[in-house]
Amino acid sequence: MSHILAIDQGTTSSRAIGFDARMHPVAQAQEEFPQVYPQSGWVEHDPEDIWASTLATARKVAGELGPETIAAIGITNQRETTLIWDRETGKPIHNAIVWQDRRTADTCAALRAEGFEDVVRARTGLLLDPYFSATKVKWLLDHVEGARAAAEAGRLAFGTVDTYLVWRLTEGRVHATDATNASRTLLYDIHRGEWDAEICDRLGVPMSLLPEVRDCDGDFGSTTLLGGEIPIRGVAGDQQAATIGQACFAPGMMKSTYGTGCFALLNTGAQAVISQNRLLTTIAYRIGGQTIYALEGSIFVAGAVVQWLRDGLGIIGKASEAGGMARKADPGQELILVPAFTGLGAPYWDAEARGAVYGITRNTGPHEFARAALESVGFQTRDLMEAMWADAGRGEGVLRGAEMATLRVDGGMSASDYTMQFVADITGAPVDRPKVVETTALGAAWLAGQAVGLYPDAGGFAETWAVDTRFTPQMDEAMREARYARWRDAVSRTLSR
Ligand SMILES: Nc1ncnc2c1ncn2[C@@H]1O[C@H](COP(=O)(O)OP(=O)(O)O)[C@@H](O)[C@H]1O
Ligand SMILES: O=P(O)(O)OC[C@H](O)CO
Repeated sequence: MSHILAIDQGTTSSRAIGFDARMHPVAQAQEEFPQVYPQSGWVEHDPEDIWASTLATARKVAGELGPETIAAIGITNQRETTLIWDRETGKPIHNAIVWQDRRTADTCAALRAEGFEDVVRARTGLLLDPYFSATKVKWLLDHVEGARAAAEAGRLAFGTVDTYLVWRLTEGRVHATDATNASRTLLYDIHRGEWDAEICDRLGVPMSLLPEVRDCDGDFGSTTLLGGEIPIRGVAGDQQAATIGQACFAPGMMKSTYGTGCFALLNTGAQAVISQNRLLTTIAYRIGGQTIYALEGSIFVAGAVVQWLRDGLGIIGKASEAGGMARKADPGQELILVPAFTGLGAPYWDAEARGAVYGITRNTGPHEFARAALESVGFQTRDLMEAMWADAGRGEGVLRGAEMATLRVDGGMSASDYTMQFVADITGAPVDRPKVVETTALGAAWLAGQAVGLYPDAGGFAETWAVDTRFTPQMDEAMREARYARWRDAVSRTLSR
């Protein structure tokens, strides 16, 4: 029993990674699956694609490790994405509605107009945005024929992707989620640690749909589908798993994951800090019954801006060429790109804004566009950090004296030295890229591994975290503030309201 299997079910692919007894990755498999775009602004996944790609990659890695050597499974997942299925047949009533999907924007606006956002904010720590699960659940119940009646009769089950995978892996025996995934539904009171009856009622969501909420290192049953019988002992949403994998266990520690989007989480300890700057308050993890909270800044476009350089503009052949292009940009030009391709997330939350470029001259070319694209990720990170520092400072002393100056980074785009140096320059904070960049899978593996006694406790795990590259701020203060002011001006001209 010397391995842990981590399942990482992401937005564009499913992955399985096997970790050995020293928490080193030793086997891995990955499968992409199709994105379904039924209408502009709508994004769905076929639940069977999610399941088939997860099972195939998990089986491949289990086969390589030998299923009898796997002590436990940890699951981490794209968050907020919503599924509803029939408890009897196990059949989903519709495709999964993905976190990026904007179809419930009007429902959110209507609830906001009724003044419901204050209730939501106080109890769930979130905002009324289509990003979260609740209005997606409502949409499914309102639009799938017979769904509401079946839900009221107790025949349906709701779950985020973790819950669906646990259900499938345990062949319908366990309907449960963990506290981090629950905290992204907009139906869960993060302070009392229970589903909120009033919010469910207001959105017309029968509580019989909801899974039981367990600790991140709780008992999620076991599976016999990979060979032998393997317990599932770790579950956490992917951004929370990365926070754990980065060993951000102390208040004031912060990580930022640069994938398709960018998600920064700041550990605020046992205190839930309600943001005055439109950040989200969320559960970082709940281990052994103790809840630790985080402030989160979610940006929808980070690595996606590099995909746009490649697929939209065609000025690079692959993502890794973007940094080289940016280095060739004319230092005398200042092009600013606000990548509001699907609106703007934190701290602006403007679903209607669309992208804009400022400062084009006759001499502007591909190099300047590449630099502006990469820099937009740094500017957005600074927006989040400004908001976090302002909020955390009000944290009644929990964060006072905490080390808040370093940013731990991971995700595919953290491979870009150019971008990470700019993040350090424009935020003025050192940026640490660790040796193990598979932090999401590592976080899930650690949860499961420590639950079964194979891995050390949080303190022991934190000691194994090691920096690979540190990016130190090099831009002088006056330049940093002047450039950031120009970004803020560009954003203010891009907002829809
Ligand atoms: N060297 C690089 N420079 C800039 N961007 C990169 C680089 N390598 C990968 N990326 C970007 O990182 C993203 C992929 O990161 P990943 O963590 O796999 O994302 P996700 O989990 O959201 O699918 C892509 O958007 C890609 O454009
Ligand atoms: O699957 P990812 O890595 O794009 O992460 C998605 C986030 O969990 C959405 O909140």
